[in-house]
Amino acid sequence: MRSVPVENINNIVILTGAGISAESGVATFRGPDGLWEGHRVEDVATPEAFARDPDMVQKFYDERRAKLDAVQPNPAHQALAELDQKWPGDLLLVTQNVDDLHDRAGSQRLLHMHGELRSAWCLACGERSPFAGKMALDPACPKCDQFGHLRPDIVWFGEMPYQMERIELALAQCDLFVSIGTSGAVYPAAGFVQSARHYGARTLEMNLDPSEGSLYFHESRMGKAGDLVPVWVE
Ligand SMILES: CC(C)NC(=O)[C@H](Cc1c[nH]c2ccccc12)NC(=O)[C@H](CCCC/N=C(/NCCC(=O)O)S[C@H]1O[C@H](COP(=O)(O)OP(=O)(O)OC[C@H]2O[C@@H](n3cnc4c(N)ncnc43)[C@H](O)[C@@H]2O)[C@@H](O)[C@H]1O)NC(=O)OCc1ccccc1
Repeated sequence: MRSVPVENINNIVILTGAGISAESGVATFRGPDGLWEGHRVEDVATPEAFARDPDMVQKFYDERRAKLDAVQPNPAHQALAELDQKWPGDLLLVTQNVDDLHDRAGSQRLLHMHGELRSAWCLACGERSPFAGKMALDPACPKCDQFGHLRPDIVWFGEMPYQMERIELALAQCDLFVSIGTSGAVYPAAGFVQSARHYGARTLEMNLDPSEGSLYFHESRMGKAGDLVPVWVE
């Protein structure tokens, strides 16, 4: 399948993972002292874990939410926000990250496929609301005022990621698929490069280390996102 020469790239899909926020001081998942270091994934990021020990899970996400106040977007986030402002064609930035650094950098055409730390989901009224503070304190739902029904607005393992239809449509129409700072270990995100290639897109990876999907990329640039992404956007 011939991939698209650089000059006529109109529609871009960009996928980011924990690696793009590493230089801002946000822990990655699988790196040394990664998030999963202290916790078994299934103990904190599954609906079963939440049913079993909601307080432990709430505290895990309250901790990560509180840490957001101490971190800032880095040059990689800022470069993607600039690209979003100036790119005339279609562009969709799909992030697996639940931090708000892309949002704070100014990215607009942005989709959090695994949810957001700064959002609460009320299981009583079904509404989602912006949320700051500690959910372990059982606060009332900002929409229905009922207590004790809030859960983190996060996609846990075994749960369907958000806006998959919109993502699949963008992958089918993109000319260029770019992956930044992800290990390619978690599906369905890890399968996006193959979908994009299937539809004839050119594929580029920028990562500190080779990822599980590196062989599927036309081009892989190894290094820090904070160095590689601003150069790529220029
Ligand atoms: C472990 C894995 C094998 N398991 C899965 O993939 C499962 C099961 C599964 C589904 N399909 C499969 C097919 C095969 C095998 C398994 C499955 N997937 C699911 O359960 C998904 C839901 C998965 C989402 C779970 N929630 C997350 N996050 C929110 C929670 C939270 O944050 O607490 S996943 C979470 O882990 C993943 C972590 O990966 P990365 O972000 O890549 O981070 P990591 O630390 O691994 O790597 C960092 C990378 O950055 C690089 N790096 C580091 N520093 C830098 C730097 N400075 N610059 C550049 N790069 C850098 C490093 O080299 C490294 O490569 C992210 O997705 C992140 O969001 N749901 C689902 O399948 O539902 C049904 C379904 C789906 C579709 C259609 C119908 C039904």
